[in-house]
Amino acid sequence: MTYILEARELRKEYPGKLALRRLNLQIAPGEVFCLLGQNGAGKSTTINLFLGFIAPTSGAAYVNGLEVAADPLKVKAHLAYIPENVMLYPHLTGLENLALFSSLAGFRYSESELQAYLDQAGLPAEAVRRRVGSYSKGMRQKVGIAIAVAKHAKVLLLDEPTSGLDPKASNEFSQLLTRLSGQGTAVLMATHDIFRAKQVGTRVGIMREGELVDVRSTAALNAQELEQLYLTYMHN
Ligand SMILES: Nc1ncnc2c1ncn2[C@@H]1O[C@H](COP(=O)(O)OP(=O)(O)OP(=O)(O)O)[C@@H](O)[C@H]1O
Repeated sequence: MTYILEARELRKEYPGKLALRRLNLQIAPGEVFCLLGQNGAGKSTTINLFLGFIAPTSGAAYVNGLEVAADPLKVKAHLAYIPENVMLYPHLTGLENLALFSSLAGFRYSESELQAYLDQAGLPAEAVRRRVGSYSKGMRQKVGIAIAVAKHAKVLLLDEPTSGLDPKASNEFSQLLTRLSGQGTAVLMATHDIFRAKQVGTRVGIMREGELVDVRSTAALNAQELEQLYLTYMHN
């Protein structure tokens, strides 16, 4: 089995704070792995280690077999990152942002191709040529997805991507993820939304105090059982 994401004995310490104790994790292409856990459990730390935003204290993170800390540029080409607030250039339109980020990743597209990516990501046609500064949060998320698809990212790293989205936007976002995972994209997503985790996740991992304390297949649990499991860990 080839894994697209792998953590081996991954550990991150800050002065006086152990953020991630010892993570071992393998994620295959097409999997949607959701990380659940209270504030400070280590979810963002995990994602940031895969992104190479922070260096591990020990152990290693691998993307497509490449060690993140050793090969950061090659690794970046495989990844797309969507945080809670997607960072775009506010003075450029959605189309211009997509053109810019695609070209930085080495892809040049015609205007109609760019438009098609935005359309597939669900951005309303009226917004395509509007400056991003006037977009809603959900619209920025959609541009983020379009950028991920246009740069042919093998992996999406998502940090609370649906937090603050209305239920419709959140549902559309989930559908996009399901479609992308169906095409083989792997997703690692930190979320507080147990319902969405059950809906889009293939597996969920529960983190507590820097440790992955349980991993379950979502097929084996309904949303209520997942919530119960989560609460059990949080209260013990
Ligand atoms: N730069 C830093 N310096 C010191 N401690 C840090 C730093 N970054 C994170 N931490 C600590 O590491 C722990 C894990 O943080 P992390 O951001 O990974 O949690 P999280 O599970 O993503 O939480 P949330 O749900 O609030 O986003 C926390 O105790 C946090 O305070």
